[in-house]
Amino acid sequence: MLFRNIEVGRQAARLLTRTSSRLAWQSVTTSRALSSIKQQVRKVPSFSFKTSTSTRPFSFSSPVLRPHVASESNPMESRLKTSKNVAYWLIGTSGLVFGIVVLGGLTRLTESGLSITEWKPITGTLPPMNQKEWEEEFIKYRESPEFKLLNSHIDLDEFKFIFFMEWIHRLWGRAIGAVFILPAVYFAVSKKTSGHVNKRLFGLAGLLGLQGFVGWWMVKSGLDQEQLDARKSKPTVSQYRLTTHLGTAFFLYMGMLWTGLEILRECKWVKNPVQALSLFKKLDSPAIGPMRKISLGLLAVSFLTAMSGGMVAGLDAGWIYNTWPKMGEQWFPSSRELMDENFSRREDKKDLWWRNLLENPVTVQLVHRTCAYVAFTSVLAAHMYAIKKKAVIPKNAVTSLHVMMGVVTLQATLGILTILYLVPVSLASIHQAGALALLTSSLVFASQLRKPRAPLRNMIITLPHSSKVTSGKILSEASKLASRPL
Ligand code: HEM
Repeated sequence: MLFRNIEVGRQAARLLTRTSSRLAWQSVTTSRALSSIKQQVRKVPSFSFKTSTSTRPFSFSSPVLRPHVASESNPMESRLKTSKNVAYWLIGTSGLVFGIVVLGGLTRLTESGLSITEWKPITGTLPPMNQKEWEEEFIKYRESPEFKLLNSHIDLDEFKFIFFMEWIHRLWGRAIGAVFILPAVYFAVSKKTSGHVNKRLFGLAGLLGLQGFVGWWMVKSGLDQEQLDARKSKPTVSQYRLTTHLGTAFFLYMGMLWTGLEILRECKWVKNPVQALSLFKKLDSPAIGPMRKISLGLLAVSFLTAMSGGMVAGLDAGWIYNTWPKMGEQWFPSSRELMDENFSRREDKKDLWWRNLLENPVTVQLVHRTCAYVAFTSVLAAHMYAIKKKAVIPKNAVTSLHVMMGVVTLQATLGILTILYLVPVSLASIHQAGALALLTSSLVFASQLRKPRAPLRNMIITLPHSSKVTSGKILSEASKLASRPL
């Protein structure tokens, strides 16, 4: 490395000497420039060669003094680095997933989700186009348990509203499929993505396909009379399937956002390796270890709280106990109510606990309240801890935690208002969006504390980025000298 630095200096010195002699300004300028070079060369950090990339021999034909173009300058870098456009596209697509989750909530809250009784991935793209087709669609709906038991009063115009809600939801899902798959193929084929990102895109594509299936699997649970009888339920979808659908959507959202943020971070590091190395030093410090674990814990708690909220929504458990902080007259419902034997399906009652925890609306609401209190307290504690440890945590991560504190407070307040006002569509829908906002802030916070991937770190350390910055400065100094009037 020392040799490399000396060579960089020598090469730059030669260049400067040539420039300055051409300008007939040798004595003063050269000594000034050379002292600047000496300073610059001293500034180049001396790294040890740890990886296979380090064996790349350094030569004068190396791109050290050339402007930095990833693909041209270094094949290793182009293999590891992904284009920034991929990050923007992934973050934009995660925004579409955010939108469809909110729309899905609205579809459920307006009780529109069971209006389309078939799943036709291709032909279902178009809605009924004329009166005859609308009549046919309405006949199919009239056969469904939801119409027979709950909606027998609705006419064709009312049917059109619930149909459109569900149709837009499904169309949006198809649009996300197209907006994701087509560019993913383009980016992968045109080598704008690293192998690491390609694997992620492949996984996300699988998750997207799975999301479609889970959506239909969920809808089917509300259309099939046998399943409704087995659950002793009115015509609504199973809370398990609704929560699975919500969970896979959240995973998809988090996967896209996480990958997009990771690419942006890595692009920033490649562009400014000196800054990256000082950040790596901070991230490597053992003092930040506990905060990193806490950030993952907060992500898990936010996700679990959201899933328990999905169970509340699936069972319409927000309608029971519309008081806060107490549940009715008491702080907790009675144990008889919480562990109701009617929910057990086995003679030996061995399923009493888990059935009540997942199927009894009273218990499910208490579970969600408890998860929310745990989430709020954990964020508060982490926030206080971060303020104490401010010096060792990157500045942007501290800002994210401030944001997270604000979001969790807002989200808990929205949940309480949803309960107090008997689950109005507007509040319940904003509460659902708030869950995604909380997840976003915890994900951003956790991603900011992640250590860099080993291959990327090694590339940044071992390839001539640092000297590139130095030599870039030398070059700019040389060109400044050259442009000075005699
Ligand atoms: C940190 C906190 C919280 C998170 C992350 C969260 C998350 C969620 C989520 C994801 C849903 C499902 C929405 C849907 O699928 O439509 C939900 C529903 C619900 N949450 Fe929360 N929640 C939180 C706090 C609270 C609190 C403190 C309460 C009340 C004390 C509450 C009451 C409700 C109710 C009543 C529903 C059902 C609304 C519906 O039927 O659409 N939540 N929550």
